Amino acid sequence: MQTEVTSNTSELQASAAGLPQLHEPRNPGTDLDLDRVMAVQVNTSAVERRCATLPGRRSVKKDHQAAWLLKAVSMIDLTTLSGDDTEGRVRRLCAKARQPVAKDTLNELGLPDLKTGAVCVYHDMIETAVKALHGTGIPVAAVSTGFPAGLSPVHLRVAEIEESVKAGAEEIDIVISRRHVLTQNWQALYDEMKEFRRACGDAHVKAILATGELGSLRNVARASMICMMAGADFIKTSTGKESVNATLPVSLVMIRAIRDYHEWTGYRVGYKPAGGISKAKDAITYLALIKEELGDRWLQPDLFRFGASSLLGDIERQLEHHLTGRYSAANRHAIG
Ligand SMILES: O=C[C@H](O)COP(=O)(O)O
Repeated sequence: MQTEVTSNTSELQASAAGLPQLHEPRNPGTDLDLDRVMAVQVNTSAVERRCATLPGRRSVKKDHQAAWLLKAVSMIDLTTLSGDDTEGRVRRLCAKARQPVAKDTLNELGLPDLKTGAVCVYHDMIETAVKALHGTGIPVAAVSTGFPAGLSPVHLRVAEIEESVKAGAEEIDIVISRRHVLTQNWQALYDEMKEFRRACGDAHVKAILATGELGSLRNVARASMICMMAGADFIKTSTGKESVNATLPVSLVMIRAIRDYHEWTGYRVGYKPAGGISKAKDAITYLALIKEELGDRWLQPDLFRFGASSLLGDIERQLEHHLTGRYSAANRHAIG
């Protein structure tokens, strides 16, 4: 059965425009509670069943769909993470982050203003991005710690975070050492994450789990819990460079870990699915999952982001289609 996701369109439009600005108290982390970590179990077939029904069960149509898509835009970490990134490409990406949807489209949809959640780049591009976003309030997120493998010497990974913060990054996406999870060395994972959080200072830290390389959903759940105990502000699925990146089952497991952590400590940790999310309809499925599992409070840029390099282009096409009944060519919506 198809169920309409009921949401107040004008409320969603207001929040897509960045209003209200909500700021959560930062998760300070907890001591390492290994009993709690080891108690985490995942029923893989139940997770898969729940996720298989999700895309077909929810349908968001017409104005509601447009409002959800605008909201999704406000929560995109607009990303370029390529070996051939240039200052020019990053400046174009930043221009897109400031004006992600054409002005006339926005006007017709009744939104005065819209911007993306952040721009996400490699360390080398931070300065360029910071300059290009000056005065917009859009934060620069940097992938640090030897992204994407995270296998450079620990002191260099820590130094990279410190350099990224110094260069103006307000958000740092770190990658965890997958081997700590695969060898069940939870103490080492906790210590590493805690050190990364310390090095970030006031910059918010997103812990990339690289879930496609963690071997099992139970490992994903346990690693999520450890990173939150060590003070992660966000947990993020993937670098975008693994062979399997964000999926719905992994997302369900991670957001249930976030829910458990919130019930236990009272702190809300954010969620960022990343890698391979390029279709507007998939974005809506993710938002529906968040709404059902965590509630509306998480549907704000301070608690939810999409890590995506090409999702915005498809959302723009869908919004144009909503207004004109016609699909434009994908090349009209180039990002970088
Ligand atoms: O963190 C963001 C990801 O690297 C973006 O992945 P994507 O290029 O598949 O959208």
